[in-house]
Amino acid sequence: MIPTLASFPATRLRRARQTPAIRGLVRENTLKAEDLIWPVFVRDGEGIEEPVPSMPGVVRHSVDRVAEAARRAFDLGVPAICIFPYTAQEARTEDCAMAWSPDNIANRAIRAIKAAVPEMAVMTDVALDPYNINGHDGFVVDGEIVNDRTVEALVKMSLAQADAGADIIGPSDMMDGRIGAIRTALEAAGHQRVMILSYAAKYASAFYGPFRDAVGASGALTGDKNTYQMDPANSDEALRLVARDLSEGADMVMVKPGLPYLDICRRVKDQFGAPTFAYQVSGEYAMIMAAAQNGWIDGDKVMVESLLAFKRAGCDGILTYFAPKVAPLL
Ligand SMILES: NCc1[nH]cc(CCC(=O)O)c1CC(=O)O
Repeated sequence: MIPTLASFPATRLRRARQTPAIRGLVRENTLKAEDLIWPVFVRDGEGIEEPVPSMPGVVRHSVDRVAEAARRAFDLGVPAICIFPYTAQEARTEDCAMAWSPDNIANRAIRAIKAAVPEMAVMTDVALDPYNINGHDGFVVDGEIVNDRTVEALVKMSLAQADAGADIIGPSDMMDGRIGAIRTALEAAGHQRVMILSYAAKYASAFYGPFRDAVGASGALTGDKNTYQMDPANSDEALRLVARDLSEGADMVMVKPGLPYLDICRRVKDQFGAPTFAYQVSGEYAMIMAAAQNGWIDGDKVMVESLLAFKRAGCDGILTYFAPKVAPLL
């Protein structure tokens, strides 16, 4: 777009900023509660809301409590929730068999939320890290994260989630070929309606630290995830990953983390025009909350501004731990 501007004083750009009414008329982007997906942590037990120390305001809910929290969030206008299970180190295994058990915490939470709030869209996370003894998203064989065997497990995991009633499957593992394999299996199993929101451009990021505390993976993780998650230095590669995942049957794509990667959001939206999401991850949330708690920034204002930035960058929606906190302000 080539801006056409008369010269000063015929053009005074401040005219468009003079009052709230005028600013509202010319506003280009808006943040709405309907743009939000709320990530939640689920653990075993009953009646439990256990704070996550590195994420002030975030708790691990037992299944009964997550269903109640989902109801409250939906009533505030939040249309979707994404489930992450917490697993203690003792419950993790090398074969990760719990990942595709119909009765694992995540699948129980899906059923409980669908029963309590049928209108709410339920999203899942597909990766082996909550169940893996070494904290990796794939099977580790001789120190290597193996791709194809992991994809077979991810397919089983996705089918169990779809059977439990998930609306949106979210593969976050970054293995090659998983979107096509999951899509084929969903079709064959009669789950034509189930959507895939691919974590297509997921970077190997230090911003995931508090999340790994929240799901119990921090102590478990051996080494790093650099052989499957993206190098933060890359941008063209994100476009190739998004193209690949869309061509394999993803309905929607995600960029993750969020704020430090808004350039990627914009490129992805411009290039493909597909439904594009960003994940404002745990470290981003923790930084805003920590500064707000110290009185160094206005937490509510920074929350809203940070989320609006995703809309401006071209995102259709945002996964954010702020969802139930920000929804009443919109
Ligand atoms: N498959 C794991 C997964 N799914 C979502 C996040 C991070 C979310 C956050 O930091 O808020 C991670 C962590 C990781 O890749 O190590």
